[in-house]
Amino acid sequence: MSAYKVTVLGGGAWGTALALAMLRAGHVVTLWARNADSVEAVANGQNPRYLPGITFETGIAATTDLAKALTGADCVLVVTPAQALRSVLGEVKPHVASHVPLVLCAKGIERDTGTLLSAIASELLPENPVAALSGPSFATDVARGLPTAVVVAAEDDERAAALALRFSAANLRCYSTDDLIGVELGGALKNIFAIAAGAVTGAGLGASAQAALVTRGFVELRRIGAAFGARPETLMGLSGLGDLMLTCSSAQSRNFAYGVALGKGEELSGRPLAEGVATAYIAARLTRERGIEAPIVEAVAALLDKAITINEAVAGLMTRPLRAEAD
Ligand SMILES: NC(=O)C1=CN([C@@H]2O[C@H](COP(=O)(O)OP(=O)(O)OC[C@H]3O[C@@H](n4cnc5c(N)ncnc54)[C@H](O)[C@@H]3O)[C@@H](O)[C@H]2O)C=CC1
Ligand SMILES: O=C(CO)COP(=O)(O)O
Repeated sequence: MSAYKVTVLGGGAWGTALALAMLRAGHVVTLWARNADSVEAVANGQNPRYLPGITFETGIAATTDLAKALTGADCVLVVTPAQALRSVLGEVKPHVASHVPLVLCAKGIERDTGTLLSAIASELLPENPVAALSGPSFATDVARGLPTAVVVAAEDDERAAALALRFSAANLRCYSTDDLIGVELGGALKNIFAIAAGAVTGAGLGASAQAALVTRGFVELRRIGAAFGARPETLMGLSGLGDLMLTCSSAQSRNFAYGVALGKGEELSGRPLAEGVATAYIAARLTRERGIEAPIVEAVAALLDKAITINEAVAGLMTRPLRAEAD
């Protein structure tokens, strides 16, 4: 069998970690990054800007030349931030063959339009099969070769299963599903609740508040997911509950850390990427437009907008009309 060629787009933390995971799964891996320093560093077994302190094996062919990176690719993992997806795919389009699957690995929703990432890919490259990879997986853990499990989603379940088989390795267990929307929504929305959980910690509201917030956040995640056609079992799985648990409980999460700074009233500009900021804004708009009850999403969006204080957010959530838990 000829070698399977995987091209990874994005030289940040997750792009580098996934390139390593693909290398460890036995594939021929090319990583494209726009930054020449990152390319040189990755080729030498480091990415000090995005994965500081981690040294890894060499073997990834890294380049700043997008056309070269995409030549002969059997599969493309797109690992740039969600808000950059449209422009990155626009650049990719002339260089990628139409049968090549695009595996979307970012977690977000387009801020200006509310479009899911898979819909952006289908709009720009309608011939290419689209998949998503998501689940509880800090880049640093995966780069270090620590074990985790994720899910690969595609509308065609055989394609999802085939990709999951390709991507799995000793320390990366890939499940599969045909619920692409469910996987995308879980991954995007959990970041909003991670910001909320971080804010609760930052404001010193206690472990009980934290658990209550995350639980009610999960109710919201399922409510929003259901309205968009996600299957409940997907939201209960790795890309929903699994990733929610991870990012709402660890300071390693950039979204959680952003929330901590928010809760402490610290300066927020110049922090590492926190996808939940853009997602909170658009999710609040979408839920409002569709009449979906999402008070935590609303509160996070208002906090980020500086329209309310953390105390007002808490008071707003605590004084909502009482109701049955299952409603
Ligand atoms: N870091 C992590 O643990 C995980 C991250 N993700 C998701 O992966 C996505 C990427 O995150 P990270 O790699 O962690 O972010 P990062 O901030 O570490 O790296 C982002 C990379 O994308 C590049 N980039 C930004 N805009 C670009 C553009 N327009 N064109 C080309 N390259 C561009 C940057 O130069 C950088 O190399 C996010 O959606 C994130 O939610 C998913 C799972 C784990
Ligand atoms: O999605 C992640 C882990 O699964 C990474 O979360 P952060 O982007 O909050 O660091």
